[in-house]
Amino acid sequence: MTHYQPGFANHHATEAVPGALPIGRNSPQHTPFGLYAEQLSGTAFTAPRAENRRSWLYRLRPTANHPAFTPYEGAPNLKSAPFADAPPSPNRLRWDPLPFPTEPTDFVDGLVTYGGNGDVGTGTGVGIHLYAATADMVDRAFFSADGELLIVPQQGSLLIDTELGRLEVAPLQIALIPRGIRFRVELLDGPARGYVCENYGALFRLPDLGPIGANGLANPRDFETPVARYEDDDRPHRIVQKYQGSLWTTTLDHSPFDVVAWHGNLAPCRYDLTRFNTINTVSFDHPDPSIFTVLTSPSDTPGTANCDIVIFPPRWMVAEGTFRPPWFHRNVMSEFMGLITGAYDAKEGGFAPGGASLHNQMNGHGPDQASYEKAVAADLKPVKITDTMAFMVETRFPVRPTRWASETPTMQLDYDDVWRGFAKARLPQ
Ligand SMILES: O=C(O)Cc1cc(O)ccc1O
Ligand SMILES: [Fe+2]
Repeated sequence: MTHYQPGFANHHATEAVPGALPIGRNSPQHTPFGLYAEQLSGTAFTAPRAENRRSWLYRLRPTANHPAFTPYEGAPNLKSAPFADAPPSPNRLRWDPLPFPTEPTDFVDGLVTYGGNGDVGTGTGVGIHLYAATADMVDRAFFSADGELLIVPQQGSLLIDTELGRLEVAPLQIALIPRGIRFRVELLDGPARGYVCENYGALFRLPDLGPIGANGLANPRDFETPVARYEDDDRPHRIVQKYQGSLWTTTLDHSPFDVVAWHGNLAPCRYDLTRFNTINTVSFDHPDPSIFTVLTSPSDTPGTANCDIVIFPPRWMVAEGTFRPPWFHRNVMSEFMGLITGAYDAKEGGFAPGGASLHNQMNGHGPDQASYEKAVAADLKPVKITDTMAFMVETRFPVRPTRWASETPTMQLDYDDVWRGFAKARLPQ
C-alpha cells in the first residue's frame, strides 16, 4: 500500500519513524536518532519565496558519504543538449514505437535521447527521451543532475522508489522527479515503455488560469506526493548519475533510500491525467492547444515557455460550423508529441501509441489528408472523442534530433506523404 499527500509543490512534513523529524528547527545540534540532516535545493537560496523550492532530509548516512564517480558505460544513447552530432532538421519527423530490447534491460539502460534544445550547462531547454525496459533496477539507483524528469509511461506500470518515498505510476499517469533525487524503477506488470521530458530550465509549475478562474485544467490537489519510506539495507548499491550529458557511477555500501523523515516543498509527485479538467470551446473554432497545458516551465520571456506539457484527453467536440481537428499551422514554438493510448484526432494512421513526432519551429503541419477529408465531411453533432491520450512537449527553441534519432530504422522516411495530394482550392472562374 502506497500513501500519498495531496497538492502540487506543497510544504509537507512526513516521518516513517515517529519522532524522526526535528521540531522547530531544520538542523539541530543533536538530531533525533543521530539522523543526518541534509538540505536539497531545487532553486537558488535567494529565489523569490513564491518560487523557492527545497526540502530537508533526515537520513541514516549523509549523501556526501560516497567514493568518486567514474564514467558509466551503459545507456550510450542517453545525452544532453546541445547536440552537435546531427544537423538540425527542419523536416517533420515521425518515429514508430521504440522496440523492446532483446537483452534484459532496466529503466536506465533502456533510455535513449530523441532530441533536445537549449543548453544543459546554462539551464535552458529540455532533453526528450524514450525508454523501453524489460528488467527491474536491482540495487541500483539513478538521478539526473541535469534537470527534473517528467516520466510518461505508455505501457507497463512502474514502481518508482525515490529518496522521498514510493510512487506507483501506471500509463495515463505521469511522475515528476526533481533534479538530483535518486530513484529506482521496478516493472509492475512486464515490459515497460514510455517518454521522459528532462527539464533543464525553471521548475515545472501549474499554469496560470487567467479568465478560467480558480479551478480547472490540472487541479493542485490531484498531484500526489509520497510519504517518507526508508530502507535500512547495507548491501552495495550502484548509483548512476547523469551530469552535463554524461553518465557517471559510484558504489555505495548501503541503500541510498535511507531517508527516514523529510519536510519541504521539493519532492517527487504523480498525477493522473484522467483527472484533467478539460476546457474547450462550446461555440465555434478550435482553440489553441495551450488550453490543455498540464504543467509549464516558464522562461525569462513572459508567456514564452521553456517547455509546456500539454495533453489531448478524451473530450466532447461540440464546435459548430467548425473544422474540429487541429488546424494547419506553423508555430514559432516547436512540438514533440507522443501517444499514450488510442488514436490522435489529427492523424488517421502512422502515429501509434509509443511512437513520436517532431514538428519544429515554422514548419507546416496539421491534419493529415485522411483526417482532413473526414473532418470536412463530418456531420457536426456533438461527438465524444474517446480512447485517446496524446501529449506534447511544446518548447520555445527548435528541438534538435540526436544522431541516434536521425538514423534509427524506426524513423518513418515517408512521413511527408501524409500531407501530399490535397486538392487545390477552386476560385470562382
Ligand atoms: O500539431 C499538433 O498536432 C498539436 C496541436 C494541436 C492542436 O489542437 C492545435 C495546435 C497544435 O500544434
Ligand atoms: Fe502543431
